[in-house]
Amino acid sequence: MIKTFALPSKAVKLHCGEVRRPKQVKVSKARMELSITKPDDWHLHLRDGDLLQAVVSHSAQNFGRAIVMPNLRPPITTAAAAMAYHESILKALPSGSNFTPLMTLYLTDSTSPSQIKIARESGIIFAVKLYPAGATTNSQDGVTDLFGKCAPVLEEMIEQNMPLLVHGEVTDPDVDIFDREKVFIDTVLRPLVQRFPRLKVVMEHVTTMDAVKFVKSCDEGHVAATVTPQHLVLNRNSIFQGGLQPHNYCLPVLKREIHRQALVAAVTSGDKRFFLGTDSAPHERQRKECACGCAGIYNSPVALSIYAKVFEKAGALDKLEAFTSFNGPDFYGLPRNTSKVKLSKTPWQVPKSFSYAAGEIIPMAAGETLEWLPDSVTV
Ligand SMILES: NC(=O)N[C@@H](CC(=O)O)C(=O)O
Ligand SMILES: [Zn+2]
Ligand SMILES: [Zn+2]
Repeated sequence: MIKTFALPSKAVKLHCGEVRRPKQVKVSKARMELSITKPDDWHLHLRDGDLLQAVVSHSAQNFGRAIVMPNLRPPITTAAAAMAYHESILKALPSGSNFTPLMTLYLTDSTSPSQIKIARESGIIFAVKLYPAGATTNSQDGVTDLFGKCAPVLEEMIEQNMPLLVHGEVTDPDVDIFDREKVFIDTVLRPLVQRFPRLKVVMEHVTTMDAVKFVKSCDEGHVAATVTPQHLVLNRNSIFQGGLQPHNYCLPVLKREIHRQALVAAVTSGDKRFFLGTDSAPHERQRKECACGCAGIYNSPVALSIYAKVFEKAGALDKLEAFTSFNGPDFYGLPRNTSKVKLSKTPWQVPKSFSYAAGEIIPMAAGETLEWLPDSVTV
């Protein structure tokens, strides 16, 4: 299991889970500090087995709650499976943690409306996830007929006030990979909100100015979006800079700089429809660094530092807390967290990798120096 970060007082060899202040960086005594309501992560992959054990403490350190994605193998398609998965997550948590996993159901063409009722009654399931079949990691059992076979389920979701979380990309191989989000908005999402205006929809991990425009054109209480750290600080050059960079490959794929700028403008504007969702998606190193690498960036250990950097750079640190801690629970109709976290402007070095029982995980910004160290990371 990965240990809590600890900054050693003396320079020591960097081990898994430790964070070291680089020697050359001087920290001023009067360092800047931010105190914000504890954030939640509204889009997270915790996986299962050894990988779950390896990553869950990073989310538990930094976040109060997380919407846990159901794209396991096999996927979490029933309330019973979600309850069992919920149990394994609780078991994997460090002792004393009060991190709360909010479970989701994986929508298929054969999901029945009664599953939605059972899910709501379970008290632990908070959303249903739409993966268009073949769009992303473990989406092969996803939806092929949203407007036909899934319509009764969508009606029941409206009844139960259960949001639909959407991986918003078309899967047509003839559509350019950089256009798949835009085409999805035009051919699926806009028709969806027209036909089901009372359905709550979260467009997950938005990556384009088209998505920003679409979300802003919708009704505030019904359509919202999560935004990842990587889509706020990287553009598509980062996939190819100095050679192929598998650890910058995620879906939806990073886009042009103008799209990144549109996302930064959206989140730092204070618009309530945008909130924190890391899409932290760990894969074992060998599954990223190979001939057919998996999509997904592991960012839980660095997400808060990166979000804070983005808001600071935009001169909008006053809007950070709403994005990280208010807009999400408000949209889901859940109470905001009551505890606080502090972020201090202390340089810290991201570990180059995390070892675990089945291999290694390379985090986003591996080996880089970041600022805005959360107080869950002991200095
Ligand atoms: N984002 C990713 O690139 N990968 C995610 C799936 C997803 O969120 O689409 C994963 O589960 O690995
Ligand atoms: Zn996705
Ligand atoms: Zn995801």
